[in-house]
Amino acid sequence: MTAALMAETGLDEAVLRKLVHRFYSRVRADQMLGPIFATRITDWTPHLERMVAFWSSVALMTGQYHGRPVPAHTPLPIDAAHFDRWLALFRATAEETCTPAGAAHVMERAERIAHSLHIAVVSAQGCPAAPPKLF
Ligand code: HEM
Repeated sequence: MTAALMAETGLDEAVLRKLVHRFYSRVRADQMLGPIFATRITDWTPHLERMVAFWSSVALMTGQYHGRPVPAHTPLPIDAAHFDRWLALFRATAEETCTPAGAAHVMERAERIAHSLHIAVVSAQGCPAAPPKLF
């Protein structure tokens, strides 16, 4: 399965590593997204390794990632505009780093996951952990 996906998309570990590193350089320099990451990530080395494993699992089905993305995002101060910005930066990076088929492959997955994360964030924001005080 992984070999077939690599052949179809031109993606491999080296391309995904370049994609992740370039993408997070852009994110860190971005006025909207940079501060959200800066307050939560002090050591970027493990985060970048985790994200390479994530994209390897998502794009090439290698099973390298074992984390839980939803609880990492539900406490963040983010809305639709942040997801749009994230996707715009990811698309620009994918188009300059991957083949056209590879960029389309990772974008299709990024859009689907961003949509699910957005729904999870909105529903968490609408359901405060503590019930309202009635008296
Ligand atoms: C609004 C846009 C987004 C922001 C601001 C954001 C921010 C963050 C931050 C700050 C973390 C680190 C959390 C921590 O370790 O405490 C994180 C982790 C992560 N993000 Fe995002 N993210 C966004 C969208 C996305 C999208 C669209 C994806 C996937 C396509 C994604 C995938 C991940 C993954 C896999 C992790 C690691 C979770 C873990 O295993 O701990 N993020 N994100």
